[in-house]
Parts: sequence; C-alpha cells; structure tokens
Amino acid sequence: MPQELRAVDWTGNSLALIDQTVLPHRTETRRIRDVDDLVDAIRRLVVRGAPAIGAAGAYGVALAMLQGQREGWSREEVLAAVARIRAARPTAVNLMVCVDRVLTRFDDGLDAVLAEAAEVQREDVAANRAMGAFGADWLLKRVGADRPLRVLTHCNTGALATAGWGTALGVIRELHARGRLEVVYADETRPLLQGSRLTAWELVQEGIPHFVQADGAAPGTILRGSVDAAIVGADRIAANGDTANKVGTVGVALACADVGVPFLVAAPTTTVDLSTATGADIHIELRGEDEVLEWAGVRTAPAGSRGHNPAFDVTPGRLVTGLVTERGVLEVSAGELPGDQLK
Ligand SMILES: CSC[C@H]1O[C@H](OP(=O)(O)O)[C@H](O)[C@@H]1O
Repeated sequence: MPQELRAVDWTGNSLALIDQTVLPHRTETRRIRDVDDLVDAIRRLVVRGAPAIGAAGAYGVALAMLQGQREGWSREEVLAAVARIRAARPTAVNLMVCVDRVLTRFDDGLDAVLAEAAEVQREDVAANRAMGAFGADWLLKRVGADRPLRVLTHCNTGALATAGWGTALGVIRELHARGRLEVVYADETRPLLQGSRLTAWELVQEGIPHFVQADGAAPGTILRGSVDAAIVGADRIAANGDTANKVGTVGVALACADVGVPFLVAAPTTTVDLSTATGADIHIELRGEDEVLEWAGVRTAPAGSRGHNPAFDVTPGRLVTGLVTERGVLEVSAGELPGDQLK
C-alpha cells in the first residue's frame, strides 16, 4: 500500500528511487549508483518532497564514498561530490540538514554513514506517524468531532514526498483511519501536477474519497464553505513561522484567513530553519520556463511567450493557524517560533 511504499531505499550499494515523473501511469524504480545521476534525479523530481530528498541526500553521502572507491577519488573529491548533492535544489532545507548530519560520521567510515542515513529515514517515518496523530487530534478538537471532516491539500505530501506515511497527507491518512474524513480536495498543483498525479494516486490506492481540483478553484472552494480545514506541507520554515511551500499555497492560506478556516502546516522539525529569520530570506527555486509553457512535451503557450516558474511561494507566519510537527501542534502567530520546542 502507498503509505508503506518507500520513495527512497538503499539496496546495499545503490539508491532505489521510485520515478515520480512517470506516476501515476507507470510505476518504475530507478537504480542510482553515481552522484551525477542522483543530482539529476533530485533536479528532475524523480525523487521529490523535502523529507524524501533529505533521505536521498543522506544516502547520497554513502553513494559518493562508494563511487570514490570505484574511481579512486581523493577525500576532497568525495566531499566535493557530496556538496553537489547538497546543492541540487535550494529551497527544501531538509536536503542540507540531512547531508550535514550524515557528514558528521564521514570519518568513521561507510558503515557509520549508512547507519546514520538509515536513522534519518527511520526518524522521518516515526515523525510522520506522530504528526498524523497530533494533527488529527487538533483538527477534531478545533473543528468538532460531530461529523467527518472535509480537508483541502496542495501538492503531494504523502509517502512519495517523505520516508513514509507522509506529513500533511499523513494527517489526512490518520483522519481516514479513524473514520473521521469525509472528503479531500486535492489541488492539481501546476505545473508538474504533484496533486493530480501523485496525491490522487496515493488516495485512490487507499480508497480515500477525494476530488482533484484546479489550483485556481481552491480559494473559491474555501470561501464557499466546502472545507473545514486546509493542511499542507513545507520545504522550509523560517524562524518567524513564514513557510515556503509549493507555489499556490499562499492563495490557499489567504482564502482560509478570509473565512476563518484553519490553515495547518505539517512538517518535521528538520524542515524548520531557525537560522533563516524570515520568508524574505528563503531562496525560492526558479525552475525552467518550459514547465509552464508546455505539458508532456507539447507546447501550450504561443511562441514568443516567456515562462515565470517559481517552484515555491512563502506563506506569512501570520496566516498559519498551526504548525504540526512530531513534537505537537504549535499555534503560530506573527513573531518568533519557540525554538526550544523545535530543535
Ligand atoms: C512533505 S514535503 C513536500 C513538499 O515538497 C513539494 O515540493 P516538490 O514537489 O517541488 O519537491 C511541495 O512543496 C510539498 O509541500
């Protein structure tokens, strides 16, 4: 079942990545043995989602060590290769945090690096399960437990985006498991359709009732009173609660604020970056123009049009009702996050 699938897995001498660029129509696994192939896989979103690319980066340290053994690299060349993995995408802080954590074991050897990477993966699944319970408890208490809930989500935050279970989709899974979920509105999430291709795939596999909707439908769905809450993931959370997440998220948050619908962000503490003061300091990845000018290789915009393609936007902390982490739910108001509860 999808919640148990592993978007990232270590095979003993290579990384096995579910190729998320071909889902839902094909389920294919890519075997990655070289650093350049891992960097490419992260950049093309073969593997994607902040915690999942964090796990891939963690095992990437071992991958660089093994390739270095095969190709006779110096220590400096191995570390330079790891730096390329660490820099493969700029916004999701999990990639840097997880690579840096595993690098602390570098001089203890390959087995120690692999053990640390496996711990990163185990901890992420445990964090997601805890978030699911905390988030479901909070929603049922806040919105009321007299009927099942209608929840909106954006992008994909499920098992595919993590080491397992999911963050925001993990909360949705928990509500479903408790019989407290009526329906999910899943934003298709242009331009790469993580919602209609990946979230929908995970929901269909588990029989979770849902609608796929255009991103542009989300504010109207919220303002018309069709959802009880919105819950999304995150790629980097600044010290004041400003949250970088898939582009289109801030529109959901603004609509929720306008009508008083709770807007929750679900993310492990590895996504919180207390060294980044505000959302203005978060590097937002600008991706290729063609992703918005064509689909499946077919040009949709006229020749002569340019594409503006920020992969993320920043939701101000003042719009975040609550931050769900493995430590519990923080009611976020404008101002500093309680760092002592997040690290
Ligand atoms: C569980 S974090 C998922 C997070 O990552 C996604 O971005 P991308 O698909 O570009 O890796 C999106 O922002 C999700 O909320």
